Amino acid sequence: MSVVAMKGSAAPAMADDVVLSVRNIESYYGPIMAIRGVSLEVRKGQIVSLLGANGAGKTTLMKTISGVMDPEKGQIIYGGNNIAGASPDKVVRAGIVHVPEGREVFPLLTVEENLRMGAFIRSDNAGIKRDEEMVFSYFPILAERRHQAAGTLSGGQQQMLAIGRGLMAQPKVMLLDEPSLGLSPLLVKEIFQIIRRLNREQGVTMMLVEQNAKVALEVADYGYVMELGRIVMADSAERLLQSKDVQEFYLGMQAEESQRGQKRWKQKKTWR
Ligand SMILES: Nc1ncnc2c1ncn2[C@@H]1O[C@H](COP(=O)(O)OP(=O)(O)OP(=O)(O)O)[C@@H](O)[C@H]1O
Repeated sequence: MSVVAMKGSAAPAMADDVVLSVRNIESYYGPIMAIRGVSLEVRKGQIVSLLGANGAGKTTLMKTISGVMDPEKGQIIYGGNNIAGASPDKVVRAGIVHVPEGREVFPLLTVEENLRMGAFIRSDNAGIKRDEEMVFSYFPILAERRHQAAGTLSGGQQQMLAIGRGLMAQPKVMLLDEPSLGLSPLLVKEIFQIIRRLNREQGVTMMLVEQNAKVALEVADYGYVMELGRIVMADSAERLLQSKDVQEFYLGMQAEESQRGQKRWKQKKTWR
């Protein structure tokens, strides 16, 4: 693994099981401050979900971690180094892979060629072949379509391919941006079951951005809620699922007692 010591001071000490530590990050689009001093931690072997409404800054935070965007301030501590501002390929070589929102598979390349692109940092052909079969074992439909152009796959299959392509880089940490976007409920369930299995069986630590809070928290160990570029809640996934604020905002419901003393649910509009 290449060393990715970046700008800023030496990495401060952190707990042994913290694999990724984001500290006081600020990111901008020109004059627009999209990330306003975000700090969070991802522990080894965990699935961490990042929730928040449209425009909260989730994708921007992921892009900042993966090196697609440079933060203006703050540190991203990974593997004992501050990788804030590192180039995306250095971040991948260090073991963090970003599966972007919208999948972004190479439409004219075949499934197999897309997977090979994911292994661009590797030269161990036998290992690449083995990992390709590993990906096919998790996503058998991709094995059936290995010679098909990725652009002809369904949305769900493209999502599987994007995850599979990410796995080909042998990541220690995977950043998954909205894996459920545009998929049917059944497919969402299937994808999340596979995400869980990859986490458990392949030991990949996962950080995932999701609009679908229920699914995301059910699969996660820990969760953060973002609003307007800041973290506004952080807790175990179990406690977040039970949190009234999360239920009201994300499930769009508000509990109230009916006249007969039974709990009913009604629509509520805003977070606050
Ligand atoms: N390319 C861009 N140029 C300028 N502003 C942007 C750009 N991309 C995002 N923003 C702004 O940055 C803020 C954070 O956007 P971001 O996409 O990170 O939010 P998000 O939580 O991922 O939302 P979504 O779920 O809609 O993807 C928003 O105010 C958004 O309008």
